[in-house]
Amino acid sequence: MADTKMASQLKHVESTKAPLHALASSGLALLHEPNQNKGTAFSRDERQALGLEGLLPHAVESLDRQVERVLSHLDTKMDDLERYIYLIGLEDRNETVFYKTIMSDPKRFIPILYDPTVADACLTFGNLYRRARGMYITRHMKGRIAEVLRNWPRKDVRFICVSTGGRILGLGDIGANGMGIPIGKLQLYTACAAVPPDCLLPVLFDIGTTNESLRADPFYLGTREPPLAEAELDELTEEFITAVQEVFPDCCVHFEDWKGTDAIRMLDRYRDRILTYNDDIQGTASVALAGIAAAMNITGGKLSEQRVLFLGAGSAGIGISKLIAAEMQTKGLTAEEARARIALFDVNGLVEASRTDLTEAQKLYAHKGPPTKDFVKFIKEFKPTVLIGVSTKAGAFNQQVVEAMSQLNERPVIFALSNPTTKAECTAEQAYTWSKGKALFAAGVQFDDVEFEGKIYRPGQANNFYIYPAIGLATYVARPKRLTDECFIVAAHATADQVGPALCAKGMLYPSQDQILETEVTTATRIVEYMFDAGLAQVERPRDIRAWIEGQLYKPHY
Ligand SMILES: NC(=O)C1=CN([C@@H]2O[C@H](COP(=O)(O)OP(=O)(O)OC[C@H]3O[C@@H](n4cnc5c(N)ncnc54)[C@H](O)[C@@H]3O)[C@@H](O)[C@H]2O)C=CC1
Ligand SMILES: CC(=O)C(=O)O
Ligand SMILES: [Mg+2]
Repeated sequence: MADTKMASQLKHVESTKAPLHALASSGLALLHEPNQNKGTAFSRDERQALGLEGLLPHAVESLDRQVERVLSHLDTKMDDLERYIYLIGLEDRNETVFYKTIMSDPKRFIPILYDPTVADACLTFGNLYRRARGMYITRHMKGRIAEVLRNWPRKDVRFICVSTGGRILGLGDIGANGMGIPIGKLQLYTACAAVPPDCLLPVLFDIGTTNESLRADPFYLGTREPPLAEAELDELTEEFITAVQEVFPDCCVHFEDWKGTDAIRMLDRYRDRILTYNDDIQGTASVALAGIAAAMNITGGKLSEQRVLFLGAGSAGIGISKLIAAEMQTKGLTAEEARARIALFDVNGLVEASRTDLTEAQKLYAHKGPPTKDFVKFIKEFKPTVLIGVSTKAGAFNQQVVEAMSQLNERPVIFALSNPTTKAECTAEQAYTWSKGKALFAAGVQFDDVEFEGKIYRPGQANNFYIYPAIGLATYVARPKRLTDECFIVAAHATADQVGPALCAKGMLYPSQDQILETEVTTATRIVEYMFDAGLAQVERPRDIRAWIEGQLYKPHY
């Protein structure tokens, strides 16, 4: 009886709603279309022509005035997570104002939309969820993934950033909460490299999660199942990749934050078959190589003479090792000589030949020496010149580690790449203090400048956002068949070459973030030149590549 009453009430509510087709053609619908909405910037003529009269306050404002209002709203927020929530809401309302705001001050907004604030946004994704963005693919769509992808309203999708949520930053497996990462990564394609936003599609490949507390969380929005077994995951991924090829034939698949072993396996499987890359493997490798190359410009050392020690031997550690070894080979070392200059530790100690738990990718870098878990002792034996943390182990570069590096090297290169801030292997302050100012330091996040004994030290941010937006822009314009490791080596050198003498003199290893668009367009230009030279590009080579790229950049204006 109660059910019947409720049904008749619902029917009444429905019957008072405007029919959907009427809404779709009304001016009000336009105000809810973020990529068409101008809000208070609609002119009087537009308001009349589009049925907007009376739906907006009287004032007609400029885009700049709208941005000023956003900035004043942001000033009232308590913290960066509140600012993140506000900005995502703004993107839902008016994409132009959103990008105009972000691109007006990238140095300020990158840490809010992306690392480290995006980590907090992911951890609370189910709680702060407001509105759908991107697509969710689950095992329940098996056999129908192409049909599901056709629900996306835009046809010319050029980039999908896809994550399983299996390893989000250094936070581990957070399943569907990881959606903040594909969203944030793609926002930076536009914010840092002016790739048009309407060709970008964030995808959460919801395969389940090992995270039992999330599965028990009433606000969790993903499938509440353990992750698919490897064979089933591979099968579902194969269907997804095939469906993407069918529905969005010009699309590049950007893999991001999958569990490390899945990441390496998928890249090996698809890199020669489709247009794809893995940012954690290749983008991270490129940004690390860029930082080392910039450090060599400061020390006068040669990359081929470095010895590189990693803490962490997962997708990032293996990816960086591979690119450094490839670069050393271009300087005359054999593959074996190059790999001998690299050593990795993981959660079980030194990656060495007698271990039975190594993956094929790790075996290539297995050290010849005896097993050990003593990191500091190994530093003294191996004598690394470069130390890279990709372990998710906060504080692992303790005072003993930094001091050991500083005793061995006049300018030890120390990169604490694990994200977010709470996972960094050491802080900038620790690196400079314990090394007595000798360290050439960078981290995955931007640490503040450090004053030590009256001198200011400026830490770098070794984060793949210096690379992947430029790779995206190059791919957007040149439509390459494939993305090769060489593209990422070119990107690394292009980035390092933009750290001029003035920045080197301050010990800086990366270009300034104030000019990130200029930086990434310069990097993209070098990548595109390489794509044409290597026969990867599939469009006609223009006479002036830089001008041609600039002509295709997204500009946030009405
Ligand atoms: N700055 C940047 O641009 C990037 C940073 N990263 C960061 O690197 C970290 C690792 O990422 P992936 O390699 O993709 O993850 P992964 O899960 O593939 O590998 C993690 C590695 O760390 C090792 N490890 C875990 N605990 C350890 C401990 N206590 N001591 C020593 N080793 C330990 C594991 O054995 C494994 O080899 C994450 O925090 C991620 O945020 C990753 C990509 C880009
Ligand atoms: C930056 C990034 O891609 C990561 O930490 O996974
Ligand atoms: Mg990542």
